[in-house]
Amino acid sequence: MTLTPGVDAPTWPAEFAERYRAAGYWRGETFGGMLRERAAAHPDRTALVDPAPERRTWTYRELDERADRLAAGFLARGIRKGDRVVVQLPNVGEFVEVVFALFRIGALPVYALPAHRETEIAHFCSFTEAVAYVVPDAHDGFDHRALASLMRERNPALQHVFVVGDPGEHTALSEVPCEPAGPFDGPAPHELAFLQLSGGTTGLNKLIPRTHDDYMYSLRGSNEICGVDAGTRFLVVLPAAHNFPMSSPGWLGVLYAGGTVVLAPRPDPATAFPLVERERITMTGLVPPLALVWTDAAPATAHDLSSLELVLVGGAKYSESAARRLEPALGCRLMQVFGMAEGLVNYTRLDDDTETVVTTQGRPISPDDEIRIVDDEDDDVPEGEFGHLLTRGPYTIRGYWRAPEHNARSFTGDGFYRTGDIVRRLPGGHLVVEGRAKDQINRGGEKIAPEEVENIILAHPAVHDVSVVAVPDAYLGERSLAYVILRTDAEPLTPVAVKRFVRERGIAAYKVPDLVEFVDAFPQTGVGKISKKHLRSAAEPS
Ligand SMILES: O=C(O)c1cccc(O)c1O
Repeated sequence: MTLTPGVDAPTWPAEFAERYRAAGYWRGETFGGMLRERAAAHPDRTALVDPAPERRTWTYRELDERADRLAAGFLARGIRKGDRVVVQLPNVGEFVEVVFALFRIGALPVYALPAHRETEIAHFCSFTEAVAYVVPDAHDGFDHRALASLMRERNPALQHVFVVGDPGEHTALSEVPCEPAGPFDGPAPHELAFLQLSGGTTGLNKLIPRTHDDYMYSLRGSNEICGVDAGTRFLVVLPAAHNFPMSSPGWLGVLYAGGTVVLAPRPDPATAFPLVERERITMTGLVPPLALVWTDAAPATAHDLSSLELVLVGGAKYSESAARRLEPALGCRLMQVFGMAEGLVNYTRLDDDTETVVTTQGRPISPDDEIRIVDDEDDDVPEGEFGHLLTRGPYTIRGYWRAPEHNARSFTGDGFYRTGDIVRRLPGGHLVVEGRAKDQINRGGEKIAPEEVENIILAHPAVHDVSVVAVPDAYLGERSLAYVILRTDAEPLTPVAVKRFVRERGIAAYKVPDLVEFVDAFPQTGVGKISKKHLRSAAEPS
């Protein structure tokens, strides 16, 4: 199995790769090597804190040794460079240990979210031909071991299930580590480090192949912009597998800088505020709905939040009025971040004035992030006008993993990624996100592909047709609404029955439609396609 990005996915043409190396963006680092160097430079500094249920800490030396021993154990069990391993862990220290062990041998973590269920996990296991699946025993009332057993039955390639906690019929992760036999034959910096998940617009998630070189640059650039250094104490509030808390600047950025990462088991103020106080947290990242909850809860809290210096907010639309309230309520700086797991990340800057921070979504990390804003014909719009955002650069992928047809649609011939976002650019280079052209719902930062949910509802025998659309929501930004046309001969269904049907199919709970409405017909576009835009505007609150 090869790790070379050009084989399973398009990669940067040689002249771009040379340019990015010459400019010092790609420096030939790998994640395995990075942790090794940090452990040598400052072995006794605290790298990681997992505060629950009992506080556990890892120094850089301990994390490095743990990664070595786990890597040796994975190798002893036959996991090899290039193999894919689906990692579905909540915010626990083992998540960080496992991914560094995989980085070290060059096996590729496939980052599943804790909320994913049978539909998503089955896709990740079969599509990536994963050889192993790492799960908690149970989380949020769901037994992951039972799902893992089902995945093993269905996927002959899936040979190992490693469980954090009580393993049941599987292998306890704690049984895996062993003494390394020698140095690891790890990946090269230009090779793939992991597969990240796309938000998706068409059915199942596409997988995003990121290399050590390119992702490391996005960390370094993010650290510089956010002021991350060895003194940073970063609270991981969102699920650690999301690209935002992982890399913008995220727990990987903070480890790169030699700071301390603290994992919050839950994102609510009742959990997070005591952690901010006790762990003297200086920085965190939130999605807009959480930023609202924190902003509302902060003024009345008994906890001392004064260590907080910077809160990043991104992942979905953040209203200007909510943004204005954050700094006074939390007593720290706000930074907006508009990013995507495919690459491009924009930040407002620490020296931007308040107006810029609350009204824009920032500007790109890199001077070599190429931005085009185009009309429907791919022609550049006049400066300052709205259009489709296309981008190309030193940490933006040139194609999804094993998806040539999708790639032909999602990338231009000269390698620009079609983000699907509608933006305009201000004179200083900051972008304002105006909306979205792609068929996707952004439910408080969780991205939903309507087609995936539609396909599930269509499987109901009483359903003739369905269209799932976004509707505005004051708290989440958007919620999902399923318009359902029933068969004329079918017994009437209730909205609750539709939602239960979707849930029972085994899908992440955030994808279950928030609302279900029964209609006789959909609005049509000129070409006879369902007009999503029309359905969306029909659902605007009047
Ligand atoms: O995917 C995202 O929404 C996102 C948001 C902020 C920062 C990122 O890196 C992201 O990937």
